[in-house]
Amino acid sequence: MGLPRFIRPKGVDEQLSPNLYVANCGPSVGLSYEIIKSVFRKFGQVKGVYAADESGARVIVSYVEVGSAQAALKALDGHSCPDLGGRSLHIRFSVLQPTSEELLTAVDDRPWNNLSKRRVQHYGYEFCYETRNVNTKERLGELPSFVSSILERISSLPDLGDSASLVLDQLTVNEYPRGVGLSPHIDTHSAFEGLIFSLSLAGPCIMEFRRYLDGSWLPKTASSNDMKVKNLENGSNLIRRAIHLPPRSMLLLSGEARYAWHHYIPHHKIDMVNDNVIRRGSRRVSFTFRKHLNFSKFAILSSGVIPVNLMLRILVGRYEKVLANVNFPSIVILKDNRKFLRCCLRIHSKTLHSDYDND
Ligand SMILES: O=C(O)CCC(=O)C(=O)O
Ligand SMILES: [Fe+2]
Repeated sequence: MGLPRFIRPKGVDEQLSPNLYVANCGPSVGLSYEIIKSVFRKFGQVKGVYAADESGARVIVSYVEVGSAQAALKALDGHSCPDLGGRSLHIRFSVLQPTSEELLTAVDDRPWNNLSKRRVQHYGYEFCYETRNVNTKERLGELPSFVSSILERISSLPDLGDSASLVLDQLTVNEYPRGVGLSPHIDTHSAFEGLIFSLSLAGPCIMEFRRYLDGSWLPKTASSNDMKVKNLENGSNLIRRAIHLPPRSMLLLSGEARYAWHHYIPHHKIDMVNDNVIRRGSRRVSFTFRKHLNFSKFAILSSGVIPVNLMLRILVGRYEKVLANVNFPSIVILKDNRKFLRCCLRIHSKTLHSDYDND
């Protein structure tokens, strides 16, 4: 039996729902679905009790009426429950995890802003293309509830470590018509924190990455010199990598991939990947999640050792199966805050005139 498409919302205002996410409850803590149903039935008609995940200790209780869920939450959350052997339950309203089509419908129901070649929507904070920064003076509000399941999946990704608690607060939705790409850019260092997630929906694309070698922030080790020799493209001073982003894949940019590599989408209708023809769909819609950076906080945070985790990952399926895990060849440990800021500024200033220049 597949898991129900309900999750515990996170990072958004709690929403009323007829579905409850109930933790510390389930077969692995000795509570059968029948017992759970008999307890929750006291508050209204229960449509079903389902596993919330594979733990056996978290369930979804689905009511017919929102009012029943409200009453059950009020009565049972955080209180020791005699009918459940004195166990205390942790209960939240749960939301339905939308399908790709539902996510697309949700954005299509909202107003788009037209750029010259594509359309965008911004949530949390407006992203200004002139300054390539967020307008932090004006908060647009919480991220919309239809992305709460994506935020939940992101925070439960393995290997995020401390970053799992990162509260992503800015979302840009991009709609690219068939064949339209995106100019090379590095997302402004001073605008966003170090993890950038981008979910691809509707059609696929090939995203390319390039890193300029002159003035690179990488230390000049023997291996980076070898890499230069191997990868230099016809006398140019850059190396390139391409990644296929299928629909429903999640791209995570962090470390070097986020700070030092330009990313862009070539303007093609057809891409070739190892002799395979990949046709772009009629459109690609991406959801890019970021956390706006409070620059003063950034300066303090970066005064210690900054381990730069060189990681670029694609997750596919319902954002969970690891398709590719590209570890860049070297790990950079930056110990000096000023040096770090200097190289940020240097990389940043290089991109000043190329970012979004076609938009
Ligand atoms: O469409 C994407 O996946 C990436 C969008 C992007 O790079 C950006 O908005 O900065
Ligand atoms: Fe970007």
